[in-house]
Amino acid sequence: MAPQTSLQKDKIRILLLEGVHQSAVDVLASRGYTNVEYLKTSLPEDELIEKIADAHFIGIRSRTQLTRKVLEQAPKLIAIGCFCIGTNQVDLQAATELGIAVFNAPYSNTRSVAELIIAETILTLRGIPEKNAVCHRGGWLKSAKGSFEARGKTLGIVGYGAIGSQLSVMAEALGMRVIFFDVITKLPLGNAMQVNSLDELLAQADVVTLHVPELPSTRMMIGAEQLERMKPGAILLNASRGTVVDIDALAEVLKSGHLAGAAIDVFPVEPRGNEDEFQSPLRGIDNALLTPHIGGSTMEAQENIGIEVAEKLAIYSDNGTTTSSVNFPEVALPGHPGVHRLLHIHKNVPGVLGAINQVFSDNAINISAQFLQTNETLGYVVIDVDAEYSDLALEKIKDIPATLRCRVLF
Ligand SMILES: NC(=O)C1=CN([C@@H]2O[C@H](COP(=O)(O)OP(=O)(O)OC[C@H]3O[C@@H](n4cnc5c(N)ncnc54)[C@H](O)[C@@H]3O)[C@@H](O)[C@H]2O)C=CC1
Ligand SMILES: O=C(O)C(=O)COP(=O)(O)O
Repeated sequence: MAPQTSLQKDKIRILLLEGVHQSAVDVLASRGYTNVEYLKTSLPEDELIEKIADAHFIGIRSRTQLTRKVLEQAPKLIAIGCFCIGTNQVDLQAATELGIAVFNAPYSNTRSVAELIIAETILTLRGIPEKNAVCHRGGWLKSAKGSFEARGKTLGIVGYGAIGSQLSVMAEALGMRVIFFDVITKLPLGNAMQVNSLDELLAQADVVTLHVPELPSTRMMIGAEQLERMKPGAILLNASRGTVVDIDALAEVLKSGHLAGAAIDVFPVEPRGNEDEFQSPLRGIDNALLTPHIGGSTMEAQENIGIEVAEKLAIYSDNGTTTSSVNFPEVALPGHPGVHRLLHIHKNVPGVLGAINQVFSDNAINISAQFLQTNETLGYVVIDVDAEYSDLALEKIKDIPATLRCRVLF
């Protein structure tokens, strides 16, 4: 039988949005979490606020916006699972200040994105998007003009992280020369070379591909000016975030012929689900290969992500472990057979641990184990105590100033 927690598992409400893989539901069920509401799309803010009000856990992908306003109306929310890499759709500062842990799957879909970019590099260098569109209209564009091999061309990777660096190795296997720009000095893989500025990369690359997270510093990183700096006839690929590229300026340089092509997977505004219309200034431009944010959407990646993130949520719920959390101090906890476990999340200000320990000393409560970890904003204390004292201890430590959230696990 699944271990019992302070809250009966069937009372723990889990809201899964955006059609996360069935593997997530299966993992949760195997750990006793069956109170799951499963929706295929993201929700508009008002419906999200209504549904999140009594959720203990929420699982989302890249589309659901968990803003401060939404999170402030989720009094029971213990943790957020981003069943993807990006966490820009969550107001992480608000989640942290509210004591809500955030988890993601930082590596599961990186290979899928890298493979798509390799395919798009070859297809766009050959002018396939346009030739395909013309064939569909009954035309026949048999010509070698503007059609090139990938071999010997320069691939410029912006953001040399988990995706960018994998892509680098794959592109070299195709015979490409690889340069990259990153804000951090990175060990180049193979023969790749780091350049010192984005402008340097734009001036050299035949194909520019973006793999940065959405940050204030990456918003509109590729605007009209940067597009102009790209080589005439170059190609732009974006499978990072829609806000990184000025999409209207991109439409202009594709129409003017300054760029030979583009492959775009992410957009400033994306439909909430497959029933909604996709609107974009790139629609109807034949040399733009458009995909509906599917860089990470392969069966392999989605199944693995479902398992990985669901396990992180279940483990946090069952025993308090926060390993690889995006915003919480990381604590890997042992089991707690025979004792009750108190989880105390507080603002990281001086004196909280002292105040907690005072409660135990004043009330003569024996501590069997204690774990503490902090980050800049949060402190996370885990205390194992004899079962008979956990109610009293919980009551007392809840009242300590700077407390954000507190719960007990049986
Ligand atoms: N289209 C899709 O379905 C998918 C999109 N993504 C997007 O791809 C992004 C990148 O993913 P990973 O490679 O796993 O992330 P990562 O965090 O491993 O790598 C990001 C790299 O970008 C660098 N960087 C940050 N700011 C920069 C700047 N201003 N200029 C240059 N470099 C900068 C970082 O130093 C880091 O090396 C994710 O954040 C996500 O938004 C991820 C998976 C699927
Ligand atoms: O992993 C990411 O960051 C992605 O962009 C994938 O998003 P998705 O789960 O396909 O909505």
